[in-house]
Amino acid sequence: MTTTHTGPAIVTRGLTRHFTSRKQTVEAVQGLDLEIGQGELVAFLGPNGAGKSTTLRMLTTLIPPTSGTASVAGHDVVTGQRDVRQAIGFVGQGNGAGHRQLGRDELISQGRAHGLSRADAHRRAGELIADLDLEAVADRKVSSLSGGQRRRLDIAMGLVHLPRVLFLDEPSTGLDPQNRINLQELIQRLHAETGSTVVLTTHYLEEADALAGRVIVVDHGRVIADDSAARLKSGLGDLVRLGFGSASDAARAAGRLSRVPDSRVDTSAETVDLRVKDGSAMVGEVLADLAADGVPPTRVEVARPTLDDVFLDLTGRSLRETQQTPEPTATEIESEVAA
Ligand SMILES: Nc1ncnc2c1ncn2[C@@H]1O[C@H](COP(=O)(O)OP(=O)(O)OP(=O)(O)O)[C@@H](O)[C@H]1O
Repeated sequence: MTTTHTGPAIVTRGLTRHFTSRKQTVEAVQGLDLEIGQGELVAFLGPNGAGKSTTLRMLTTLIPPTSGTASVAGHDVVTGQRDVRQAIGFVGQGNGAGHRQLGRDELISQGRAHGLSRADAHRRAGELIADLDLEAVADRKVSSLSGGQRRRLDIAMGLVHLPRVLFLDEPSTGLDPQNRINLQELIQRLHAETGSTVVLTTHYLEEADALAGRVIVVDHGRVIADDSAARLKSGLGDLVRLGFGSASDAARAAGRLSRVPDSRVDTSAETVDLRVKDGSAMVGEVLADLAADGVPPTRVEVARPTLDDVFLDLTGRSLRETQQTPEPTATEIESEVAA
């Protein structure tokens, strides 16, 4: 791996991409300002149509920005397209490997295409086949592999030339839960072993939470949060959900709870949600106060915040709900090949 570039792995300034679809302009990515350091493992999280793939496609030089700039491994994605491509690995949503080839041959060809010598390409293919647990299937035709095996082969294809920056677009989509977990472990291990910068997109909250040191939440083409999953969640605070016998009791309790310092109270019918920094520590005091005021709750739950709660707080929508209503696929597709 060449390590001449010492600055951030990725820098974007005002990165913007519009599409024209049925004479309407779709503002897929709107003025992204990002800095991603070398060796970070970052997840782009957001609902369908948020602009995750479009961002990745610009960073991997597949489409040019409408305006703004981006550099990857020190090279501009427009003026240094060739250098960017040398420095990165990209695993897109489809399968990259040719279906009638043998998996091992695909890997060797990919290595050769990236300038490895024949011997190095063979050695590297062998290493990846072992690392990605593909030994049993590497000498079979790609078309005969299962979805999970194919995804692992795709990842091997993205890694064959030891990229400094690896982009994975929804790597676990279409995999069953077990394969998804296997793949997550694999990404973590590869990241730890190679020290490459890894940027992945995902719909899966659990995946972003489990994998990434940093979570960038995007919606409508903009960054709406950028932090570690732990800090995003702790910033929101725990949820103490209290149920009451009637809406009037809930309203009285909400009045009392609005005096709890550094808290937020939301009432809905017979339920009051109290957001506080440390729910478990607070709940005893809260229950005692409510009992003293004659409105003891009939039900109490304390929950740690999830990333979905963070998303709901930021956007007013649940990321889970937004997954039920995917964006319609663009019908008029612009040319995706950078000029
Ligand atoms: N080639 C295109 N032509 C027209 N519109 C497009 C094109 N590609 C993407 N879009 C639109 O740009 C917006 C962002 O799409 P993008 O694929 O980046 O979102 P995403 O966050 O990756 O979504 P998903 O999770 O569904 O993959 C959407 O409204 C999409 O319909």
